[in-house]
Amino acid sequence: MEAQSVALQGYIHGALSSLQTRKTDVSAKFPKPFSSETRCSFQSICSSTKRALRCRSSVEKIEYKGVFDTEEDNPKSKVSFKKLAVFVSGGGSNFRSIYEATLNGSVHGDIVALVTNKHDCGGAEYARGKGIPVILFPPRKGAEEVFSADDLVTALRSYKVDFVLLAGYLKLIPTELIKAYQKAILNIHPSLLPAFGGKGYYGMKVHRAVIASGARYSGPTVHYVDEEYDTGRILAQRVVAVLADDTAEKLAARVLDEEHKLYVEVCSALCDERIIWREDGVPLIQSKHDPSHYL
Ligand SMILES: Nc1nc2c(c(=O)[nH]1)N[C@@H](CN(C=O)c1ccc(C(=O)N[C@@H](CCC(=O)O)C(=O)O)cc1)CN2
Ligand SMILES: NCC(=O)N[C@@H]1O[C@H](COP(=O)([O-])[O-])[C@@H](O)[C@H]1O
Repeated sequence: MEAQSVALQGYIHGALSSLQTRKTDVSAKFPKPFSSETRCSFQSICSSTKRALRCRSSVEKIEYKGVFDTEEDNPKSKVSFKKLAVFVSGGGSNFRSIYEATLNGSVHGDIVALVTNKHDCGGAEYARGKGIPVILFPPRKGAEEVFSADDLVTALRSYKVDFVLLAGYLKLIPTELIKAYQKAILNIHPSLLPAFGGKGYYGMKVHRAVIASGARYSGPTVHYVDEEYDTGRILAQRVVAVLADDTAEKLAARVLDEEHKLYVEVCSALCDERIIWREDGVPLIQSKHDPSHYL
C-alpha cells in the first residue's frame, strides 16, 4: 500500500479548497479526499411550501436542516448522496453540465475527482478552478513513476467513488477498473449505438460518418462500459434529426445540446437509484414522477 501511495504522488493535480477561501496545490502529494474539509454549498431548494438549506460535508452524507411539509419532501428519506468521478480528454462541456447539476440539486451527487489523459485540457482546467482533484491517467509516456490501472482503482476507492462517468474520454478503460466498478461506469457517445461506434469513432469522426452515410437520424447514447469500445448495455438515447443540408459541425452542436440534457437526466436517475435491470439484462430508467413508467 505504501508503494502505491508513493506511486500516486505526482499524478494528482488539483487544488483542495475550503469554502473557496484557501487553495492548496496538492500536485506533489496524494491529497486526503477532503478528510477534514467541509464544502458547504448553501443552496436553497424550493419545495412546495418550505425552503430547505443544505450543508453537506464532502465526506459525510448530506445533513438536511430545515422543515418539510411531508416525509416525501424530506430528502433525508431519499437514498444517500453519491460520489462521482468524471473522465475527460477535451473541453469537458458534459462534465461541466453534470457539475452544475450537482450544484443546482438536479443530480444528488458530488463530483469528487476528475480523471484525464490530457493534463492541460479544458475539462482539467475547469476542475482545478473548482477545487476538484485531477488525476492523470494514463500518465504521460516516459513518465518517471508508474501509475497503473490498479493505482487508479486505489485512488478512486480512496475518494469513495460510487460511479464513474466517461465524458469525451478517448482512452480504453482497463479491465481492472471495469472489474472494480461493475455496472457503475457509464459513457456518453454521440451517435445512436450500435451505429457509428467502436474504435476510431470519436468526436467529429462520428458526425462525419453519420452525414456521409445518409442516415436521417442521429443522437446521443448513454451506455454501460465493458471491455470493448461502445459495446456495453445501452441505457438511454435521444433522437436528433439529420437535415439535408447539415454539416458535421452543425449536427455535432445539436447532438451535444441533447447530450448535456440526457447525461444529467441519466446521472440524476443513477444517483437516485432509479436504474432497474430487466430480466434479459437491459437496464431501464424509472421515471422520477411515476415509478411504473420507464424513460
Ligand atoms: N473499455 C472501454 N473504454 C472506453 C469506452 C468503452 O465503451 N469501453 N468508451 C470510450 C469512449 N469512446 C466512445 O464513446 C471512444 C473513445 C475513443 C475511441 C478511439 O478509437 N480511440 C483511439 C485513440 C484516440 C486518441 O488517443 O486520441 C484509439 O483507441 O485508437 C473510440 C471510442 C472511452 N473508453
Ligand atoms: N466516442 C467518444 C466520443 O466521441 N465522445 C464525445 O466527445 C465529446 C466530448 O465533448 P465534451 O468534452 O464537451 O463533453 C462529446 O460529444 C461526446 O459524446
